[in-house]
Amino acid sequence: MAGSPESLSGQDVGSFAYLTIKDRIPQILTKAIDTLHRHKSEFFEKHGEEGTEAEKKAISLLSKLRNELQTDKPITPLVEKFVDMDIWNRYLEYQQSLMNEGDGKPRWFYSPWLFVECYMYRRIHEAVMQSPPINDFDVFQESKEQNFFESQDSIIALCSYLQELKRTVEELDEVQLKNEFFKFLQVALWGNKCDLSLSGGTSSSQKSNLMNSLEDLKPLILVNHMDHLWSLLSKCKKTRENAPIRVDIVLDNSGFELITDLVLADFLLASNLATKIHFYGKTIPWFVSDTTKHDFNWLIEQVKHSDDKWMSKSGADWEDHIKMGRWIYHDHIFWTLPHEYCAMSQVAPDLYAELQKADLILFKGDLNYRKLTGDRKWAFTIPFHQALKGFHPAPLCSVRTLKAEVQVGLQPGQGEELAASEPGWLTTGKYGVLQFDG
Ligand SMILES: O=P(O)(O)OC[C@H]1O[C@](O)(CO)[C@@H](O)[C@@H]1O
Ligand SMILES: [Mn+2]
Repeated sequence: MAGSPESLSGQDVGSFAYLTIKDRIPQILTKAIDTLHRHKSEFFEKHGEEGTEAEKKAISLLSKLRNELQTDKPITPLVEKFVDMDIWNRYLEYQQSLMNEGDGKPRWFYSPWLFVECYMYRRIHEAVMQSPPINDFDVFQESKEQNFFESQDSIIALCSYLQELKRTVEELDEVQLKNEFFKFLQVALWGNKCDLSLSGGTSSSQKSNLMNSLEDLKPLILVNHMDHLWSLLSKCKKTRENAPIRVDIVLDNSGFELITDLVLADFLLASNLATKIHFYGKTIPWFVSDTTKHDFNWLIEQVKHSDDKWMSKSGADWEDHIKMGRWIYHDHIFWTLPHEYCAMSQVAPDLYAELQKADLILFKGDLNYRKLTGDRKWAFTIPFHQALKGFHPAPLCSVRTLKAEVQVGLQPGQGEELAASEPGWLTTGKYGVLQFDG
């Protein structure tokens, strides 16, 4: 689009995009193949010989995919009928129309990184779909569950904090309430460190009590707009009387990060800073650890059945929020398309209209940030509003730790200073932003 900088891409040898396509993505594919292999006997027990054949088929399709990627073959259209197949194939044609080099076909190391990385996860899904009767198998489920179990102590600490606070929340004055709001926001931010695609699918759980680390982590928040969020929601609370206040959360990773989001969502209701929370998850397994509807329900069920009394109380409360319609979970295929969010009003007008009903939208995680900003080579000082290119369904805030080479809205010199002292500042997940566009 005119006026926008180039997309990040694997063309830039040595860039994070290049290294992801070269190393991380093949590693993730290899792990998915291993996972299928390890479940061989389970498939046989469930489906007999047909299960074994399906496992072999899925593995061969994934091996073929890995080979296409590693030899930088042209990106081919999807073949298995699914709700989004036509949209994907049209997008492929659009990418092809942008090509003016080589054989004119989009390729792994040439096309925009955002596109090829999304395509890879969509092809994993296609490989599984093409292998009935194991076509509903989530190759990442095990790692998501492992992340949850390995973070047990931190989850107990958060749930205990939440439950203690809920008992006295009515007695808090404005300043105290604001401080608690800030704590839960920061917990949800640092929860985003725990994604499994950056680590190539190996465990990345939370071992310590995050609440105790917030002060030490604060200097690592490069853009901190928590005050804007407080002003917005506390004003709604004061002026709305009995009308609903709606916060939408576009979820990212399951496991520990999802716990931090649910704890924040529960606090928002308990403090009357919101009366309804809408969650958005992924329709298909995505970027290893992203939350699907199954993950969302599974996690709440696990929390509810915990032996820890505060954890199980939290799980029961969360189930009640869902039953009573205070928490609403939405699925939409748009979240697993490769489009930048500025295209949402055209590609998914129904979703855009839904988001417009929110008083505030929180976008969790790095991939959402890449899609908000189009995953482009913006200068660090370009205003966030400009990088959104007209995407503004409602006031929104990105809650993200930095894991890709795109960052906007910094102070002059801030990016350069960080780059000089810490070369990996954009990609290690050490730094974070709570970046608002009102
Ligand atoms: O779960 P998050 O925060 O969206 O992070 C996923 C990030 O990890 C990566 O897959 C690392 O390769 C990035 O492409 C992506 O932005
Ligand atoms: Mn993710």
